[in-house]
Amino acid sequence: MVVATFVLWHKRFGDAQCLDDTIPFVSNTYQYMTNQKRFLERATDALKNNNIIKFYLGPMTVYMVAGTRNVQAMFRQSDNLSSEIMMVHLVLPRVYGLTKAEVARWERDKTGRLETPAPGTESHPKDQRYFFTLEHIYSQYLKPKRHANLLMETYFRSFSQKLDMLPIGTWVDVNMFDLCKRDMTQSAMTALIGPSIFELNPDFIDTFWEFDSIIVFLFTGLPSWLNPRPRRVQQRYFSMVRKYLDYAWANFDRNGPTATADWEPYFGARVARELNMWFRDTGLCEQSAAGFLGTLLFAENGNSVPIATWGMMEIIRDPSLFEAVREEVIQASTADPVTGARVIDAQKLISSPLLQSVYTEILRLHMSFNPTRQVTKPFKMDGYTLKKGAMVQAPMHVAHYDEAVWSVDGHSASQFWAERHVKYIETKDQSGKSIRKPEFAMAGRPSSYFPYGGGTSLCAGRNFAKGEIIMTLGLLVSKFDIEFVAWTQLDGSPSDRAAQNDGRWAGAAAMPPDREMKLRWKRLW
Ligand code: HEM
Repeated sequence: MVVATFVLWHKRFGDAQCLDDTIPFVSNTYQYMTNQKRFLERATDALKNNNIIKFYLGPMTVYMVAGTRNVQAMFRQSDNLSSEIMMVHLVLPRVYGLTKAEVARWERDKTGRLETPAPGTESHPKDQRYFFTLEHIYSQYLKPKRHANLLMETYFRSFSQKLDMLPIGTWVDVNMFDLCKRDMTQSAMTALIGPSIFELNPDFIDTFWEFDSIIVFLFTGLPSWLNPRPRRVQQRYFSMVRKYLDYAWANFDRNGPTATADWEPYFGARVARELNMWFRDTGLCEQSAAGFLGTLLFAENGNSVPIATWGMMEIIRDPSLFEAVREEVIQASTADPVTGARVIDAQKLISSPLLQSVYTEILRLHMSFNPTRQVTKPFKMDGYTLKKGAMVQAPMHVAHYDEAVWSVDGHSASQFWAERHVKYIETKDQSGKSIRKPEFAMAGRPSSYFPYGGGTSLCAGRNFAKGEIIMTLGLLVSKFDIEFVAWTQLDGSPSDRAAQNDGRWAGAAAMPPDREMKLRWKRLW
C-alpha cells in the first residue's frame, strides 16, 4: 500500500524513481562506465517494481524502460525521440573518429532518416541529408533479401572452402571460438568488402578482435590520458582499413562494368561500394571513411561471430540436439551418392524449426545491447514526463531474461532450451497416419525480444546475419563428427567450468563466451 501510494505520487507529480546512487551523480556513472554487467543487474532488480527508472550519467539524465508499451513507444517513429543526436555526440566522434568539422556537418542535418524530411527542415540541401542517404544505401543494398542472400552465398562459399582444406576422415583438434573468430570473420568480411584487406594486412583479423575488445571504452569516452590503449588500438585498426581503401581506389574502375556488379574483388558487395563512393562524393576524408568502414565491419562480425559460437557450443554439449540438428540439415539438403557431399538448400535450412529455435535462443540469451534514444520534446511515458535532453534506454537483457515472459514447462528464462520456440502441430502424412509436425513459434511476446534493436535504426544486416548464423551451424554439424574434449580459459589453461557470458560486453553487443571449447572433429565430406 505504501509502495503503491509512493509510485502513484511520483506519477502524479512527474518524475520516475531514481536508481540508488551511493555518491550522487558519481557512483552510478562510474559503475555504468566500468561494470555495465553489475549495473544492468541492479537496473533489472529496480525494473521489477517499476517500468521506468532514472539515473544520472554525469550531468545527463537517463531513463531505463521495460515493458511492452514502453519498449514499443521507444521504437515508434516520433518527433519526441531521436537516435541521430546520440550518433552525432557519441558515436561519430568517439567510435568512427570523425573530425570536428565533419561531425558538425552531420549535426546540421536535422532532416532525419526518412525520405520525407522532418517538418521544418525541408530547405536543407538534399546532398547534405547524411542520415537519410546512409539509411537509403542500407535499404537498397543491405536489407533486401536479394542482397542479403548474395552476401550469404559469398560468405558460405568462402567458409566452406576453408573447411574443405581439412583432410577427410582424420581427427583434428579445434578450438571452437577461435575457429569462428578466424574463419567466420574472414569469410564474412570477404563477402562484404572483398579479400584484399587480408593480403594487405596479414594480422588484420587479430587487430579487428582487439578493436572489438576496446570499442566499449571508446563509447564511454574515457579520456586517453586515463586509458590510452583504446585510442591506440582504434588508430592502428583504422589505418589498416585506410590502407585497404587506398588500394581499392587505386585499382577499382568507377566507370567500368563492375561499378554496379553485385560483387567485385576490390570493394566487395554492392553495399560497401555504394558507401565508399558516397563517402568520396560527399567529401568525407579518407581517415573518416576508414572509421565508417571499420565500424561497419564491427557491426557485421561483433555480434554474429560470438552468437554462432554460442550456437555451436550448445549443440556440441548436447549429443541428442546435435543429432536432431543434423537431421534437419539432411532434410534441407541433397547428398552426392558417391562422395556424400551435401548441397544445402539455404532457404529451406533457414526456415527449419529447430535451427530457428536455437538461433532465437542464443540471440535471446547472449545479445545485450541498450538501444538508446534522446528526448527531443518532453513527453509522457507510463505516466511519467520524460525531460527534454534526457536519454532513454531499453536494455534488451532485461526483456530477454524476463521470467514472466520466457519461462515455460520448468525451463527458466535464464536457461538455454533448444526447443523453447518449437510448437508441435497434429497433422496427417500422405498415408493418412497422424503425425506431430514441428513448427517454429516464438515462445514469448515479440516486444520482449529485440536483439536487432527496433524502429528506424533496426539492424540493417539482420537478414544476412540470420542466414550466416544458421548456415554456419548447419554446415558444421553436417560436415563433421565432433567430440567435446574440455572447457579451457581463453588462454588455453584448464577451466573448471563451462563458458558463461563475458560481462565486459554487457549493454554494448553480443556477450561472447568467457571460456573456450576444445574439441576434436573429423570431416565427413
Ligand atoms: C547476430 C547478429 C547481429 C545482431 C544481433 C545485430 C544487432 C544490431 C543492433 C542491436 C543494432 C542497433 C539498433 C538500434 O540502435 O536500435 C544494429 C545496427 C546495425 N547493424 Fe547489426 N546486428 C547483427 C549483425 C549485423 C550484420 C551481419 C550486419 C552487416 C553488415 C549488420 C549491420 C548493422 C548496421 C549497418 C547497423 C546500423 C543501422 C542504423 O543505424 O541504421 N549487423 N545491429
